[in-house]
Amino acid sequence: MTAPLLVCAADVEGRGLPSALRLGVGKVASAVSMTQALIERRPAWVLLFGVCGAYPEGHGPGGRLDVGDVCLVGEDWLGDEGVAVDDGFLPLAQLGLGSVGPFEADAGRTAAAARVLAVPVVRGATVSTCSGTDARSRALASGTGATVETMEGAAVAWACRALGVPWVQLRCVSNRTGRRAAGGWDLPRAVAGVQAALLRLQAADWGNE
Ligand SMILES: O=C(O)c1cccc(C(=O)CC[C@H]2O[C@@H](n3cnc4c(=O)[nH]cnc43)[C@H](O)[C@@H]2O)c1
Repeated sequence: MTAPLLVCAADVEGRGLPSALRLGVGKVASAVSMTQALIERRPAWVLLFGVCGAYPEGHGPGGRLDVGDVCLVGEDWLGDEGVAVDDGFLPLAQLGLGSVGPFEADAGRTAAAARVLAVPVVRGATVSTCSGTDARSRALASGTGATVETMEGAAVAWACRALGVPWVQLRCVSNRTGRRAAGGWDLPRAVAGVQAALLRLQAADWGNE
């Protein structure tokens, strides 16, 4: 039996779960904390859980989740690393300056979790600036093909990949991206949703092979 190292970004996501490591919000905080934890604790695998934004229907190929929906992120991308230009955006990779993904989750554990929970496996985009306007949300969704947006997924994945540690990412939608007033924000519902999913996985003895 190998339990994962449970990690989340914001304190609110891990409320009531003292054993979950708080990495901090955003790419830099989460990558540094994750790397430090991987070196110090040597976990067999990592389970990142938390809330996320969902790109609305019509924004891109994967827009199909809404507030309260739970998902697994099967692959994550750095969505806003690059250069903003007059007619759009040049990703870092296109400039030959580094990888922006995909960062792939542990496929076996992800598929098994999706089966237990009966939820979809989706693509994630990780950003430094959340998509709080419709234009920004549309650009990110169509540029990445992602369904959900977070501020840590690909950063945590990068750290795990560098140290050869498998990872799984479980999220519950707290808001639709785009204009904030229309985002349907419900953080308490999303925190409750992701924690309930976590408990269901633990009860099903998922991932402990
Ligand atoms: O008050 C706000 O405007 C606000 C915007 C984004 C996130 C928050 C949080 O309190 C949660 C932080 C946590 O949630 C993830 N998250 C949630 N929604 C999004 C989103 O639309 N785009 C990117 N990340 C999102 C993120 O991973 C943060 O760690 C408050």
